[in-house]
Amino acid sequence: MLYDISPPLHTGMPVWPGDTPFQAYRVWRLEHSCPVNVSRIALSTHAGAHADAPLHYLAGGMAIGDTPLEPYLGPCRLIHCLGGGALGAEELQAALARLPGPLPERILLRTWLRSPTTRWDPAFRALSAAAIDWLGGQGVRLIGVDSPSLDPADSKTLPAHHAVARAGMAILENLLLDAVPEGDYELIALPLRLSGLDASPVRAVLRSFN
Ligand SMILES: Nc1ccccc1C(=O)C[C@H](N)C(=O)O
Ligand SMILES: [Zn+2]
Ligand SMILES: [Zn+2]
Repeated sequence: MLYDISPPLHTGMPVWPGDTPFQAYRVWRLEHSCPVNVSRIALSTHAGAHADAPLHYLAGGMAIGDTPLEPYLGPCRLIHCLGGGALGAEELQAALARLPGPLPERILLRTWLRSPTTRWDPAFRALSAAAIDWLGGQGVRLIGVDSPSLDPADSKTLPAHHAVARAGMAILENLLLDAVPEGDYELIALPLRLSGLDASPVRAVLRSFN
């Protein structure tokens, strides 16, 4: 069974305040003199489900088109962390301990009971740098969240992103996890090979093993 964990991309979808709104234009329209429909899209590199590259938050960091793909493919664990406020290391450890077996290299965190699909909501759960440091120490290579950022919307220092950089982890954000039970899955969420860019939209899915 496959879970699609990518929110739909469409005109009017909520975006980070001040960032590019998603827009689509029909460049060619199928009609008697034209055999095809072709569109042009304008969107932020952080639109919908996306992968952050180190270049997003580190001067001289690696671009998304150059990052290794292994973190984005393979066994992962999804856990629900539906409380409020910043998500710290202790809460994360307790939540992960609910599932048996060794920790996979990819961890997905559901923080919304219902992801906001019609409006921008700045009240999302950020992760503490200590929580990221602990995951890095466990050998985790990818952290994925259903919020728009690992850090608070008004953060200027991005401590969780920088903890990710120290641990050499990959980041997925804006996943749609409303309908997925806690458990172990195979993650498939490849970024586009965008040269020199800071992030890329992904089509993210979870495949259940049973
Ligand atoms: N679009 C933006 C414009 C300005 C500042 C941040 C963003 C972000 O998208 C944040 C991002 N999702 C992040 O946490 O990496
Ligand atoms: Zn991002
Ligand atoms: Zn980010």
